[in-house]
Formats: sequence, C-alpha cells, structure tokens
Amino acid sequence: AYWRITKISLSCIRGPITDASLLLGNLPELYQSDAAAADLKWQKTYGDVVRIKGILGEDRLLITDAKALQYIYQTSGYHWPKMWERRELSRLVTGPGLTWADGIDVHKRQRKIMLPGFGTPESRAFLPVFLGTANKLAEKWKDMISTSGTDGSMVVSMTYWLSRATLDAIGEAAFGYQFGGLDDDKNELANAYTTLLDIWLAFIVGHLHYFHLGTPTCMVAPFVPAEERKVTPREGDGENWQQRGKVLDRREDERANGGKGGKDVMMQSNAAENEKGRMSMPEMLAQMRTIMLAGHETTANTLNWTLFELCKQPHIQNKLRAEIWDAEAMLRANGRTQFEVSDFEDMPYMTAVVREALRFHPALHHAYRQAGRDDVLPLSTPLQASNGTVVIELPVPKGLKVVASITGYNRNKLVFGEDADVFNPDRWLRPSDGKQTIVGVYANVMTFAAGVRSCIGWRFALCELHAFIIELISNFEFELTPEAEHIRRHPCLVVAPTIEGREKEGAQLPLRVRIAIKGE
Ligand code: HEM
Repeated sequence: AYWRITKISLSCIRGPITDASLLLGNLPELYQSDAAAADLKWQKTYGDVVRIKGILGEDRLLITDAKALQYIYQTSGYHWPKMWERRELSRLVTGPGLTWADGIDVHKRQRKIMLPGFGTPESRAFLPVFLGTANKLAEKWKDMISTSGTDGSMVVSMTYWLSRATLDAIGEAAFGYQFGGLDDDKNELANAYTTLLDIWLAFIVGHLHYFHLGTPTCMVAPFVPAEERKVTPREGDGENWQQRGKVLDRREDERANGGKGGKDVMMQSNAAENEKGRMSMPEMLAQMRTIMLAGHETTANTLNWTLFELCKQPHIQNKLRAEIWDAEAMLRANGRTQFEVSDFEDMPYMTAVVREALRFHPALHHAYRQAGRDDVLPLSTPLQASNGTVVIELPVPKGLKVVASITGYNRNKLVFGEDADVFNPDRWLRPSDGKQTIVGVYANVMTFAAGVRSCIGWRFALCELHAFIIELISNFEFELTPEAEHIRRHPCLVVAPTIEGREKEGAQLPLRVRIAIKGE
C-alpha cells in the first residue's frame, strides 16, 4: 500500500480500464485474442501509450510510440530489463543462455562472446546451406506432386514442412548438426523441436494431452497434471542435453586439433576470452538451446505468413517470381549456378517483399520489459490524458511492466504511413523522407527488437528467408485452399497460423502448391 501511494502515478493515462477484471485485469483479452488484435484495437482508441491492468489491479503500459520504444530498447538498454517472470520462463526452457541473461555482468559478457558468430560475413557465408536445404525441400515437394498430385499440384502443409526445413537449416548452419527433419531419419531431438510449437498451442487452447508428443518438457511439465503427461519431465530432455553435449565435445575436439570445428565461432570466441569471462559448459549448452529455439520457428513462421500473403495477392507473387526468374537467367548468362548475397541487390522487389512480411507479420508480436528505476519516457506525439491535459513526456515508476507491441509499432501510421495496415511491398520502393525515429535494427521495424538485446540472429534470418523465398517462388505457384480462408493468427511461442474452429489440431497452413512452368 505504501508503494502504491508513494510511487509515480499513471492514473491519467487512458486505456480499457473499465473492461478489466479485478483478478486478471486486461490480460485475458491481451493474451487470448488473435495475436495483437487487442493491441491494435486499443492503439486505435487510446493512442500509442495505453494503460492496461495486470494482475490485482497493477498498472501496465502497452507501448507503440517510436520515441518511447527507442528510449526503452536503445538509449536505456540495461535499465529496462526483461520482466522477471519472462526470464524465469527462459531459464526453464533454455537454461542460463542469452534470452535469460540480464545486466552488464552476465548478458553483456555472454553476448560479447556470441556476437562474432552472427556478423554480416558469418551470416552470409551460410547462404549455400540455406539454398541447399530450400532446394531439398523443393525437390521433396516435386516428388510428392509427381507421385500423388493431380494437375501438377497438391495441397501441402506449410507448417509441417517449413518447420522441418528450417530446423535442418539451423542445425547445419549453426552447429554442423544433421537433424534429418526433411528425411525420414528424424531423431529424438528433431522430434522435440518440431512438435514444440504444437505443444505450446495445445497448452494455450487447453488441450493438454498433446503432451504425449515428446518434447523438452521441463518448461511445461510443472503446469500439467501428471496423468495428462505422456512423457515424464525431462525424459526427452535428458536425451537432448546428451546429444547437445556430444555436439559441443566434438566441436571442442575439432577446434583444439585445428579441424572443421575450428571454424565454430562460439568455440573460438569463448576460448579467446580470459578465464573469468569465459562461458561455462552449462552456459554453452544453454546457448545452443537458445539458438535452436529462437532461430527455428521464428523463421519458419515468417515464411508461413509470407506465403499466405503472396496467396492473398497473386499479383505480388507473380511480380516476385518474374524478378527471381530474371535474376536466375542473368546468373546463367554469367556462367554461374548459385546466388550470392550480393545478387540480392539486383532483386529489389524480393527485398521489399521480405521487409513487408517482417513488418506485417512479426514472428513475435510482443516483447516485455520492466523499469529498473523511476524514469521519464520521451514521446513522439503528445498524449491526451484522461483529465484533459496533454502529456509530452511521461514519468514512470520503477518496477512498471511494459508490453512493447511489436505489431502495433510495425503498423503505426505515423511511422509507416496511412496504409500501414495493408500488406504492400511497394512502400519499401518509395524514397524515405529520412525523418523517422529509428527504432529497430533492420528496416526500422521492431520485428528483431532493438538495442542491447536485439535479435542476435537477424542477419542470419534474413539470409535464410531470402534463400527459401528464391527457391520456393521460383519453383512453385501457391494458392489459398478453402481452409486457408479461415486462418487465425494464433499467439503462442511465436505467432502461428491455425484454422478457425480447429485450433486444437495445432499450427496449420494448408496451401495448394503447383509446379511453376518456367518460361510461361
Ligand atoms: C524471422 C526470424 C526472427 C525473428 C522475427 C526474431 C525476433 C527476435 C526478437 C523480437 C528478439 C528479442 C526478444 C526480446 O527482447 O524479448 C530476439 C532475440 C534473440 N534472437 Fe531472434 N528472431 C529471429 C531469428 C533468429 C535467429 C535465426 C537466431 C539465431 C540463429 C535468433 C537468435 C536470437 C537470440 C539468441 C536472441 C536473444 C538475444 C539477447 O537477448 O541478447 N533469432 N529475436
């Protein structure tokens, strides 16, 4: 009570307070509606800073204002740590890795060791791996269509195949590890990762017996009654840790003997640190788990949503394919067989499509922070307070929990124009007036967050997205199926597509895939 009376008050900030329940506040609507549906509704009604109620009447802010986000993520970085409960969840899921670490002592130390592996040249060097995996997926689909398709086409589950393909790509690129997701020899670890999203979805839609699927269960097991669990906590997980340990041991041996593992940047960079700063074995294992988790379904679902939008607007898909085919013809004319990242510069429409997909469908629609001290948030636009006054900067109390709406910011009309709520790649081909507040690490979208805790793998993800889009759009035409007309943007670990009324079946995006006849 003392704290509540003495702390800086936010009571003049407008928001959907009258709709809040005493116990859970506005959180049910925030978390249970389609991804970011509540954010966009409240943003439209109340502006770019909205007061919502958390548990037991606690005030929180939902923020989509560019300057406030820039301050929280970039200017003030470590003074706005992650919410403690989110960190705890990260610790349960991944262990003491980057998504859990906080502060200068731990997070900055770990990130310094990890960063060299994720620079521009390092990420670009993986293009052949990404193109190779995307090509393998394309060949697989061609085989399926020729054996079971009709009229050169068939309905393919995007969520199933893209999850497996991106798992293979990240396993190979980051750890030289073969998951075999696209082959039939999927191992235990591949199973654990490819079913993870469905398990989270099942948890969210209250369909707990999905837990038989075999998973890193340590993070959900505590919430699930024993009789609902078909695997014991950490049963699949023990195996996972063992396999990861083996991969690390092998890389370390190779590094020490100057072999292939010598190229493993995490190993090299860790070995170069002084003993005090070096990551321990549990930290290294946690980084592997973090990278697999943070870099797998994020990319897979960005691809899902890109293909979905390309089906909804076939003229964009056709224009993109024409550009890719022209670039392929140019490549052949120059006597080359495979794209390099520098070739992407000659494919401006593809870059525009990727940027627009990242803006319109960020794989994570929220990020969460907490004020580490009493602070003052700068604002891009003055706020109309409930008492009629206008707020030009906003004092906030230490401990305040903030929901940064990534989707809300990415669709902010002040930043992206009046048509911000329309999927339109052409916006990226218009000249910029250069007046915007720069928030995100890429294309000024918040999709990869910003500042000291921005996504470490954003260059890696971009390279992978471009590779898959080239291969898939060059080889196939995609069409919506009747089920895909009823797709929901379901919030779980990432924003995943589900079919309305069939959410309990897990993530789904069935699209009709037709072999594209080149030259037509
Ligand atoms: C389209 C794909 C991706 C998206 C949209 C994405 C998005 C994000 C976002 C929003 C964050 C910040 C989360 C927060 O602050 O709460 C983040 C962090 C992170 N991402 Fe990504 N990510 C993607 C791909 C990747 C890839 C491919 C990797 C690794 C290869 C990766 C590794 C990480 C790691 C390690 C962090 C934690 C960074 C830290 O806390 O210092 N991500 N990502």
